[in-house]
Amino acid sequence: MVDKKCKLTQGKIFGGSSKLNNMIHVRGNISHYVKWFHGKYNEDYFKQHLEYIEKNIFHLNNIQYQSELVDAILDAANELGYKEFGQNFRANFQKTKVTQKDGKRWTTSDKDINKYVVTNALVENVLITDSIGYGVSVHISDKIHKIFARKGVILSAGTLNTPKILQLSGIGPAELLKALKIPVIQDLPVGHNLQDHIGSGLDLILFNRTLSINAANMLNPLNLFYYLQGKGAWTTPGCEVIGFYSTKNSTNPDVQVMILPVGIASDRGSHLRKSLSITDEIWHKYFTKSFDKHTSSVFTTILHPKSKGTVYIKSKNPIIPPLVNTRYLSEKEDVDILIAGIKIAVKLIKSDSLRNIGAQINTNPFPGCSQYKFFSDRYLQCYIRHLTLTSYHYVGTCSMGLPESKNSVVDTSFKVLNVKNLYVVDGSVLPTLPSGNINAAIAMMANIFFETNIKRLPRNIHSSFQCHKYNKLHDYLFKVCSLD
Ligand SMILES: Cc1cc2nc3c(=O)[nH]c(=O)nc-3n(C[C@H](O)[C@H](O)[C@H](O)COP(=O)(O)OP(=O)(O)OC[C@H]3O[C@@H](n4cnc5c(N)ncnc54)[C@H](O)[C@@H]3O)c2cc1C
Repeated sequence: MVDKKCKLTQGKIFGGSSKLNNMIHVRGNISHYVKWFHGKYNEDYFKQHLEYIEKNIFHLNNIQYQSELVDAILDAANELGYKEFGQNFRANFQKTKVTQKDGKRWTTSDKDINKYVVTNALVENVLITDSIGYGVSVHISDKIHKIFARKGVILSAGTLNTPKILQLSGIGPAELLKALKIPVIQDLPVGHNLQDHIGSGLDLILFNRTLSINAANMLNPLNLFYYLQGKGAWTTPGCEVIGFYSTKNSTNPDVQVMILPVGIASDRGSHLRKSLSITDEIWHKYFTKSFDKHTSSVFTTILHPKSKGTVYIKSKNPIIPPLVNTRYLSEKEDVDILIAGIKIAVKLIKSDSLRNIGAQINTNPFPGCSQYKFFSDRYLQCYIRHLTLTSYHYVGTCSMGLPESKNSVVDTSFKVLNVKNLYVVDGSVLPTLPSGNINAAIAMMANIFFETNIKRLPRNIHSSFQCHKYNKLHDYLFKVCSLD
């Protein structure tokens, strides 16, 4: 990666990261959710919430447009003994289910509800007195405003930014806050326990011909016509099949693969290379070697990594982003699982079903690893340490847990420990990663929070909401305060 840094993308938009994600919907292993709440709710409770969001908040659909890779991969999985799944989470493969309505992205913020939204606003910190949260300080158009809460403050700035806001408010590791001369309100492990689904295996499949989903096809303006009808290549989520398997012959998968029909080399470096921050050296010595082929990826991710990172503010200035130290692959066990995971992915690529559609394994040696026997453990370890990327599934920095645990930031009601009227509801409260793409789990958590904390509030709570007065031009340009 350029400067040895991963780009940790987030949606800076109303609707957050689900407005730019790949729309892949996975329920994951429900038993993990029971553990997050320490048995407060049973599996049926979570299934009901998942069913509710699937029917009423997301619009779940099968992918509308697929390449030849889909059936071949499903057949290959069958060859290897994996079946398609039913309701229960176990090792298996299936076509990707997506959060789309009529072939177009559909997410939580698209639901028609009354919204009071201030955009172009940066929340700087929570207003707290006597350990009671009573509002937020917000930067809007070069002015700082205080917005007061009638009942409580709910932070939902995501796994990388909620810890930043809490730390700027005096809630975080005392040592960090003292070093920055921020008065400590609560000494809590805010910003610890960062976890992410990371993976490898980009451009591992090569074809001598192009597939029906390819970079050139994406540029065809005729796609607009199909897209308006909810069809065609523009409806693709970028991932056509997902699969789960165990590298340890267990019934609990520890690896997820995402089958991406368009490889990184396919757009000749115009977009994907930059968005993944691939260095010039790796680009020229590895990816450009496949320019005469069509490339696809079996992106192999580890479901429950042991490596944990941190998110710490570097300064008292709220405009400065926090320092994220992901510590990816710092635990050897994670590397071992990825090695075993990629070996199974290679078996898929070498299956008869894939061979029949002309797939071959990419045998270009990875720069810096060519001294090792190709696809030996040493080679794969080297490859993984050079080419492992985020799948943007960050969680854990304000972990939910029991108040007595030293790892908890919020309790099982989403309330920040020892602070009244302050709640966190976003990916940061997930104490561990779900077994699969995480958006469904986060939406489910938000729905549980709504059921348990918001629904009971009196209906007229918003009636006295006041927009700050801004000049008309600014209102028009920035939609500072929009009321339905
Ligand atoms: C590129 C990408 C692809 C992904 N693909 C998938 C997928 O296919 N399937 C899946 O299940 N998951 C996917 N994910 C993950 C999933 O979409 C996110 O984990 C999830 O949307 C995070 O929700 P959140 O509420 O925790 O945070 P976010 O959705 O990131 O929301 C945080 C919001 O807070 C705002 N904010 C942050 N700081 C401040 C501040 N100081 N003041 C005011 N506002 C602030 C942000 O602008 C944003 O709107 C993907 C993520 C990315 C980035």
